[in-house]
Amino acid sequence: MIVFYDFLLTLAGGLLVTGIVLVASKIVANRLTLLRWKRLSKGLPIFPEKSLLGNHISTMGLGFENCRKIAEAHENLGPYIGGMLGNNFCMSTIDLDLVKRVVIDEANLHLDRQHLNLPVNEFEESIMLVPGHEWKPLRRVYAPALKSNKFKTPNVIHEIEDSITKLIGHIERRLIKAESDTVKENTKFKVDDFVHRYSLDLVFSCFYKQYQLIDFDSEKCMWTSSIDLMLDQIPVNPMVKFSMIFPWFSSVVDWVVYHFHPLGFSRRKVVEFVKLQTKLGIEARRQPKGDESSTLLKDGTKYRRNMIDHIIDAFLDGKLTQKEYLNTTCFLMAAADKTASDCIVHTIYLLSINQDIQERLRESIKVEGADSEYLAWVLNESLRLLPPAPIGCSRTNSYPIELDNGHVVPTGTFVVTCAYAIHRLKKYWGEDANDFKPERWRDTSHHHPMQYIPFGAGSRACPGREFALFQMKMLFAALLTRYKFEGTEREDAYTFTSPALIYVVPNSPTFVTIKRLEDEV
Ligand code: HEM
Repeated sequence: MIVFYDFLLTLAGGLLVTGIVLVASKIVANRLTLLRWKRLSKGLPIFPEKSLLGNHISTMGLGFENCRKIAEAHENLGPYIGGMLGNNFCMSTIDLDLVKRVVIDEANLHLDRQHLNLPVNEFEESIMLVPGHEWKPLRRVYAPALKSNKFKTPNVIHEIEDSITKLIGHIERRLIKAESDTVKENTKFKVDDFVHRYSLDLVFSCFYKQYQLIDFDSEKCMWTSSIDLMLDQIPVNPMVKFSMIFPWFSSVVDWVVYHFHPLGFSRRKVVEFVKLQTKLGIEARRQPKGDESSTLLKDGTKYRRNMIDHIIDAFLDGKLTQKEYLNTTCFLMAAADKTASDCIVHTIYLLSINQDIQERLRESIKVEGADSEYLAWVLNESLRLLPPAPIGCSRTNSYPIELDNGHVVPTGTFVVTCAYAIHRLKKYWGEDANDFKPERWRDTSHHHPMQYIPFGAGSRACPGREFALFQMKMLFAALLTRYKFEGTEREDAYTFTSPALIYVVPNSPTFVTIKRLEDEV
């Protein structure tokens, strides 16, 4: 017994000492990195926010109000602010000429996003995170598969219409139920929830050929709530924080979380699903092709050829390794689902508190349909104020960049461009930069090429942009000719939180009242 207690005491002591050594070494490493940064950058300012472990961007990245903090820090400290992300140099900048140089003019030299540190192993070898030279072959496969000539086909349009029809069916059933209820509140919809179901339903059909997984009417949808749980947890989960602060352990922590933590449980479900679907997709593609638009499978069901088939073809032709294919296909779920879903939620919210704009949009859609120019302006404006992937367009520079003022951006700095901050710069957008004003898109001839970057820019810009806009336009054209959205303004109308700098999301669920237009007359 005594031996056992001795063992426990030794173990506890060992763990305590290891903990102290880790924390101490982290503090020392941080200080040293910052000293190096100051020396190499020749005195560029540093983020003011400090905490015991790590400082500045690395800790800011784990909080909630990050984008706003970055915007405020630039107002006080100027266009370049240094800091750290994990153990790496990091710099946030709103100097658009510098951003253009890194992202467009010298794109081939500064391709990497490795320091993004997304705490999910599955993304490691995906198109998002592979290092520069390994990225090109992946891009050559994925970007053409997402081009408009691949998705403006009857099959893909059919998938989009299907998801819209399911969503409208859900709204109708809710409205019919509300008519028989005495409680008026029932026409209030939790927009985040049903929009996410729509978005995932569309991703499932377009990328995984699954048509019946999302139940729009159930109290809780396992798929959307698993993804929401994962994202909600990232900024608060101690394991995730630990692996971001101590990136050396991130693989081990990630493995432990994946296998033993409830957070990992939801992730595992998603990953296993993707693995299975990609396998099934490949098997289906190996069947005789038949005509290009659809093939009859062994079980008699129709195999609708859509965007993912071009990617499967490339895999079967040996242009992608199994891991690249699997991880990128996993990443597509994150890239295509939550981004578009957030943009739709933001836009419905903005329309619900701006009735005049909503009415003008409806009139324009009645005449021009989904091709309405005003609809394009509304979406641009929503993506400007609330960019769903606020620091997506960030790169690691591969050699020191000298700035005009004598400062230097040292090699290996993760140059963060916070779209949220850039999209609100009064210098470019005017005094009303924080207002929702679709008309500002009437004339863009004076725009700086980098002042609007919700989909990033340059050779690594989002390849899903056209598809995302296309499906969102179809959705809004269908919704606005049927329904009216009414909402109340949040305290700080256009400022949402940005958990871990990954997404810009509402502070609390978005509730909007939906009314049928025909009932309004
Ligand atoms: C509103 C919706 C979307 C937004 C706001 C968005 C935003 C972004 C941003 C900011 C980037 C980084 C670009 C850069 O570094 O310059 C990115 C990359 C990417 N996005 Fe999107 N995206 C959206 C929808 C989609 C969709 C629908 C897909 C797929 C169908 C997709 C696939 C990708 C991929 C594969 C990359 C990595 C590209 C590369 O590294 O070569 N995205 N996205």
